[in-house]
Amino acid sequence: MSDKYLRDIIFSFMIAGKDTTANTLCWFFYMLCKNPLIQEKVAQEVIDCTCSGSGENHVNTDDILATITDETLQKMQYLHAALTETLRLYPVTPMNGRCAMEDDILPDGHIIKKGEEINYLAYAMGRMRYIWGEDAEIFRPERWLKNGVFQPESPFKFISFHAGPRICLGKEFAYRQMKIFTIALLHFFHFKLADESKDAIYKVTFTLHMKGGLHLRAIPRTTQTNFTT
Ligand code: HEM
Repeated sequence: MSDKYLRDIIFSFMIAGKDTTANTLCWFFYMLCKNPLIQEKVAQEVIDCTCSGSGENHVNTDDILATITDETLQKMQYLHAALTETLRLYPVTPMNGRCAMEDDILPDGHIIKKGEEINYLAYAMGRMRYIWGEDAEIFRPERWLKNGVFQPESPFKFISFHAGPRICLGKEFAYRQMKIFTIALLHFFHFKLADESKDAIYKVTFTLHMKGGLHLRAIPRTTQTNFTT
């Protein structure tokens, strides 16, 4: 392997991995602020799954981060569901496409000619009642759980990481990164929107950005706050 090849691989991982996870986390924290009870359920799981759940009094980030192991991350089924539910409603690649290299016929009988482009809208697919049922537009992590265990869907239905041979190579890594980030923050803080009267709107670039960014208030968990209002 040449140095140039190695450089290009690392560069493509940085491009593919940075804005994707950053934008997803942005929408995730927005969803948690819009759904405070869900935020508390995620936070409770964080507390239960890290050492802090055993009653030990961990006070600094290093202590908490030291408790994050593969086993801990694996236990966090509700967090996994909540991140997946965010990606269903806010797929970071909202629109994607392919060009036919040769004449083809799709499984539904649709004829495609060589050179024709096909696009799919992950953003629209994630909100279709036809695919997700009547509550398609509602943020409900529970839809991914059975008896508390995460139930994956076909990638052709949950298309946010693409599907088939070119499915995202960094999917597991992305969940891992996002879980660690969430644990580090939700263990110490409760979050509220800086302006609760405003709804976020998206700005489509190559990825699904939140227009104007996400402005939050971080409230230390030691402060007495009514988190459910
Ligand atoms: C929430 C996070 C992420 C989402 C939603 C996501 C989504 C996607 C999607 C939709 C594609 C297909 C693009 C296409 O072919 O048109 C893709 C490809 C890819 N992703 Fe991700 N991605 C995420 C995070 C990451 C991370 C963290 C990495 C690596 C560190 C990564 C590495 C890649 C690579 C290398 C490809 C190209 C795979 C190929 O063409 O064979 N992704 N990703």
